[in-house]
Amino acid sequence: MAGAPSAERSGPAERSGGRAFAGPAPAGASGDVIRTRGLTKRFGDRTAVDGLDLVVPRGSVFGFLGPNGSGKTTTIRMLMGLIAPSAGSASVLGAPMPQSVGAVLPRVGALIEGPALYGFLSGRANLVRFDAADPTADPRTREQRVASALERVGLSAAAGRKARGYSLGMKQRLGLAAALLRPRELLVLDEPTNGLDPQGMREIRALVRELAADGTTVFLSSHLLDEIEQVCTHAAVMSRGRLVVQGTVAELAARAQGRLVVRTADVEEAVRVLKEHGVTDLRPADGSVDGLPPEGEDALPAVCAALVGAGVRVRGFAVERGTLEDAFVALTGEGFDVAG
Ligand SMILES: Nc1ncnc2c1ncn2[C@@H]1O[C@H](COP(=O)(O)OP(=O)(O)OP(=O)(O)O)[C@@H](O)[C@H]1O
Repeated sequence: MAGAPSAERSGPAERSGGRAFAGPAPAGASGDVIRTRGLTKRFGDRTAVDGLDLVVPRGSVFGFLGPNGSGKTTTIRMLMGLIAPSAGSASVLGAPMPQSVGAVLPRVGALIEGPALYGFLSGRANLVRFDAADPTADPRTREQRVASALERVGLSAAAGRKARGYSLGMKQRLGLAAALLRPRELLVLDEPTNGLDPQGMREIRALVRELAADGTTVFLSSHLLDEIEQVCTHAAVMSRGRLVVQGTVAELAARAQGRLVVRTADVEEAVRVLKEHGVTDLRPADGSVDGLPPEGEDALPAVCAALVGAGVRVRGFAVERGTLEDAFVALTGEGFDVAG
């Protein structure tokens, strides 16, 4: 559902345990759009969200990243005032939630669990329905609002077609259009590209970038690391209900140690020399080998010289930038379970 997010959540899989990695959120400027302190949600004896300190700066595209079941949706539901926390506090647009739901939600566009659309109605008629459900929306300017929301998400040409004939990507865009019927300071999107084909994903990501360029803060959850790297300025990483780390995407990726990649036809000999010179986690492949380089400024030239000295025909020698995935693995000691 767009605009007013749905409260229902189905079929959760059991997860438990967890480790703390993140310190308390830094004292932030008043411009933070979302801020939580020790936010916790327990379902019976299961802790879905555990002491979350989250800070989402105004103007950011904030990626809320974590494997399935790590607590992202539960957090979003608390932020939107759909469920009350068991402990801790949350503020959205400067007001406490859930106490300020009535004042805050009109300023927030939300797309949670996919939009609730009537398939037998056209895209345009669906938006008219959403708009009419908003008691503050002036009926005299409805047509204009709907047209500009359709335009915004690139659905003007398809607006007259029945929604059931829309691709998933088009349905998501229509949901976003519904969330954009009025100006929003914050957009909250729960897994907005889930289930979409690559084209649909590209469409939604492009739209998110455009909205952000216009000054809307976008908070989006995802279990896809590359999605976060592609569209987000900031990210927080969740694992088993706890915040592992948060910061700018560049900072997070910088925490990951880059890998040394040696391109050569003499892989076997290269592995031997690299091992001797402190390169660890070696992964030989066809025509190359990579591994974690030893620390220290002088280490790399020495490794290179040793390879050449041993007669290894070095075609390439480079340290590749660490990715968010490397950072996640380094921080949690776990693989990033994309499939959930
Ligand atoms: N209503 C509920 N009752 C009981 N347990 C729940 C409920 N909602 C969520 N959980 C549990 O809380 C934990 C976190 O679930 P949540 O849906 O927030 O994770 P998620 O990161 O959003 O995962 P997904 O990507 O699968 O939606 C899971 O262990 C889940 O089983």
